[in-house]
Amino acid sequence: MAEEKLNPISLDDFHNYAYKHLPKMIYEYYAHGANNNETVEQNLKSYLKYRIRPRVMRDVSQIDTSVEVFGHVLPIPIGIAPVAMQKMAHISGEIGMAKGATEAGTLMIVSSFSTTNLEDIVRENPNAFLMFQLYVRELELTKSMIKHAEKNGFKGIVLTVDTPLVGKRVSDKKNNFQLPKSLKIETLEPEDSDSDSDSDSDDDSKTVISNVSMETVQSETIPPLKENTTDSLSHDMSKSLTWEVIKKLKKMTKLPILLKGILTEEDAEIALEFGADGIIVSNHGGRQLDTVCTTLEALPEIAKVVNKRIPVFLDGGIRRGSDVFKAIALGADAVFVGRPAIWALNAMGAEGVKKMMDILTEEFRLTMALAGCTSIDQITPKHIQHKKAYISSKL
Ligand SMILES: Cc1cc2nc3c(=O)[nH]c(=O)nc-3n(C[C@H](O)[C@H](O)[C@H](O)COP(=O)(O)O)c2cc1C
Ligand SMILES: CC(C)CC(=O)C(=O)O
Repeated sequence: MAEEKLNPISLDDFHNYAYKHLPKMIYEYYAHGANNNETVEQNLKSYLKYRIRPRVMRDVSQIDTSVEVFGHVLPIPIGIAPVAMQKMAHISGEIGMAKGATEAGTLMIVSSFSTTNLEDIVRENPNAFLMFQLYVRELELTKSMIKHAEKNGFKGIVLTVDTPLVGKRVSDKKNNFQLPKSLKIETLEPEDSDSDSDSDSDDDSKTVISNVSMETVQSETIPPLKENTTDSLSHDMSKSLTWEVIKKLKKMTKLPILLKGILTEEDAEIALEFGADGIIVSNHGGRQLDTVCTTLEALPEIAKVVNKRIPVFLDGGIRRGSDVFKAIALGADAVFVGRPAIWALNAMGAEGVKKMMDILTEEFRLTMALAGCTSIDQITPKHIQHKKAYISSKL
């Protein structure tokens, strides 16, 4: 019997579809986090700890949900977070994801564990607004990946700073997670590029990145495993990353460098000192250190210390338009979604990604209207309140 076409009303519908249709090993790789998934759950729950304080009688017949991100006007303050290995979710993989994002008019951050090469993503999506997520590896490979992204018209480098080691992914270990043999990480092979002849690099950066000389990296390197487990795929990522790396990356590229994985005001301050161009408040969707603060909890102190000097974004647990509203009220310039985009891609390919963005946008627009806001800059901390403020001590 032919299966009924999915008619999604909320983001949960895509998730339910993926839960039913993806093989367990793949579903749990995408859905689960580190240890016992406490942070995965708390990321979602933290939005429910805030109540909206709506303002009324404000003529909400025209609502403008647009926002400017690094000189690009996006119709919505919602982009797609980097998620590894998207061809496991849908045959169109990163090409389909970029198509859905582009049709929604928004930005996609491509993971450095992409199962599609950058040329193909861009050829199929010439108008896409793309950034490249970077895990630092040895110098030449890192440089080559950045040059490759630049050459393909990527508009920013998103340096992930929360993964010197991969978190303890219990389900992946139980399921013996492997990237299926038919798929390959397409972003990891250095081009036969001209990157080694760069004249803008100093002597130090020719041999050293993140405090580790290339020789050290090579001698430290565990021999590549045959299996495509997350541990083997990530074995050459730098474990010795420090803030100095930002200076080195800035010598390699003029693209804006965003730091993804900041959770404290102290680190936000250092990020500014080292010249970061943007911050993504993220706990990696609960996949790294379990029981860290949720991203919504971390946001206010970071937004306060940054004080609008650079854009502050957030990801983690965004599933409804009201979640987007709350993150913006607490200081985010825009937000990113990870898993919802994967579930949508799995259910309906590029069309699903566009549909998911449309649903989230419509929910967000409705929340703005019912809260009395007609543009993003009208959403302020006064529009939300922690629920504790409403609950009397007798309850
Ligand atoms: C399956 C999966 C793979 C991910 N891969 C990457 C990655 O390659 N690089 C990265 O910086 N973050 C990665 N992330 C983290 C996301 O970019 C993002 O921080 C997180 O998914 C946001 O939470 P959400 O899924 O609740 O929206 C991944 C997340 C998931 C769920
Ligand atoms: C291969 C992994 C390190 C990719 C990743 O960032 C993740 O699964 O969260």
